[in-house]
Amino acid sequence: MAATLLLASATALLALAAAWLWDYVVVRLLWRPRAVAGMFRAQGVRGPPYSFLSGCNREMRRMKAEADDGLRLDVRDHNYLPRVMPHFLAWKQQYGEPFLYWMGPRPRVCLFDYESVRQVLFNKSGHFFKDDAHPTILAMLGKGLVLVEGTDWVRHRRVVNPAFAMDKLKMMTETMVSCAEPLIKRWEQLAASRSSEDGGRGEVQVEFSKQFQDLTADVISHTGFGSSYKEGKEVFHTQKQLLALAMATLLNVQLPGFKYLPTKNNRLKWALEKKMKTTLTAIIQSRVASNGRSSGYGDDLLGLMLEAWLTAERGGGERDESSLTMDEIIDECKTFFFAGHETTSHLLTWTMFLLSVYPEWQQRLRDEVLRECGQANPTADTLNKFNEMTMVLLETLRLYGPVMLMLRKPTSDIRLGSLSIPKGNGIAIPVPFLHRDREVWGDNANDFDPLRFQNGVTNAAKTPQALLSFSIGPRACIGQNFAMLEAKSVMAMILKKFSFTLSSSYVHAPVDYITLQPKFGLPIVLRPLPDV
Ligand code: HEM
Repeated sequence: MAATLLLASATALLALAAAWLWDYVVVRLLWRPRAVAGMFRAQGVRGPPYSFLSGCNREMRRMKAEADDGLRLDVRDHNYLPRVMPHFLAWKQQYGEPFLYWMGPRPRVCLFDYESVRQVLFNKSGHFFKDDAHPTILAMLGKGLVLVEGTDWVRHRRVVNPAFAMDKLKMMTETMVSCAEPLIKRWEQLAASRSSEDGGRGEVQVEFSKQFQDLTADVISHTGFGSSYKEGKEVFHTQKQLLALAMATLLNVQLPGFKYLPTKNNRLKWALEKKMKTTLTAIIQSRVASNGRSSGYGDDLLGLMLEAWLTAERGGGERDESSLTMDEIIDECKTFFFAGHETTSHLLTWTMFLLSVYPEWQQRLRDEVLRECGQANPTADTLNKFNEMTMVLLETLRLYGPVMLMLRKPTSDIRLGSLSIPKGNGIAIPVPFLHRDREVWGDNANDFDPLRFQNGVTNAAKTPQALLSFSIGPRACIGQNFAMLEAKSVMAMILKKFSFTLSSSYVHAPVDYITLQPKFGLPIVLRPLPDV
């Protein structure tokens, strides 16, 4: 009897395994790619061939490695597409636009026209979800606002939105400035000690990419986690390790179930994830314990989320269904920590780069800062008056925006213009290509010209809202005002005190490390300015 049962179970298991193998190997890896490619070819959309399991990943890796090895750009050359996205450039030239490519076995249509992109990003009826995140990215970001969908997204966004109201952000300006102050002081001291050696010039070389990463982590630790900022910084270090792991494994083929195997990388990922969860849980619990009896949980991001989370419990009733769970709060903390410092630090880095290359703009901005603030620190009100600074930051975002690719996946069969895209087929929006579209941005699309923004973002190009750096539509960046305030505060503090140029050791080699970064950092020579 037992033997019969065993045999029946084994047969059932084998049948299940065979069905799974058939579906995965034959249908998903062999038949479906052919069918999808054929369906797109019939619509005139072509693309690089699909290789079994790996799709175009190997080809992408090869082209990126070759471009990364060989190409160094002139500092005034802002067309880094041959370096950073050589695969898209080659496929666009060979197959036209849009084209179809394969991320492993998953098909993606790469869109280059604003009309279709606007249709995707402005869609409010839930027809487009974000594409599935790589498991390590998911571990790093958590399933917070960036990655949640549908009614979950509505619930998260409702709870988080109030934290980004302009009056709350204005209060954070002081914190942003006070985080930058010690850095400025340190450079001033260094300059003073150097000036006896270099004939009074006091020149100091600083690697800004790293400095800005530390600074923006400091700012988000203070503005996001208030008094728990030290523990918040631990999250920063853990996320950095997860980011490095994600970069190393991003183009690896993801076999189903692979993420559950105890491989070396998976074990590292689990350990880092656990560490981050432990740190964040401790921060949250200590905040609840210390503030629970007083009137609120603090004006920082965490405090505002805790307020929403605990509303129902304070009333002693059932948990409000529109609030978040403990795990969701932890994921939101991860999201804000990463989204809040990584991107803004690159915005600062590239702004510093461009102002070093264009000294006339550096001086214009310095004049503006001194006109509005004198020697005083910037405030929310003075930042609001920095028109030229806003133009420079927007132009920096257009040319060197940190987010290069936005991914979507239709939840039902859809039409974009004359193109039919089936449910589940990926859509890729390569932002730097769109930002260099001459039809939209004019013949000088590759040039640094902040004046294109002098009449505001809406009127900067032939297509309204053509700047996609913070995205557009309902899923646009919730932190864009935060990022702009932070960038303005920090740049104002630097411009007031120093003039700067690129160090002779700088090599212009932008690189795609999920966000756009200078491959060899940004060494800058600072010269202290006399107080006026
Ligand atoms: C220069 C700085 C920044 C840039 C360029 C940037 C860019 C973006 C982009 C392009 C998106 C849309 C991604 C997509 O739809 O695929 C996005 C979403 C988001 N960003 Fe930012 N971001 C910046 C700063 C920040 C900051 C400072 C925070 C928070 C403190 C933040 C939090 C978020 C969140 C939570 C979302 C998801 C919004 C949603 O889906 O509802 N970002 N960001």
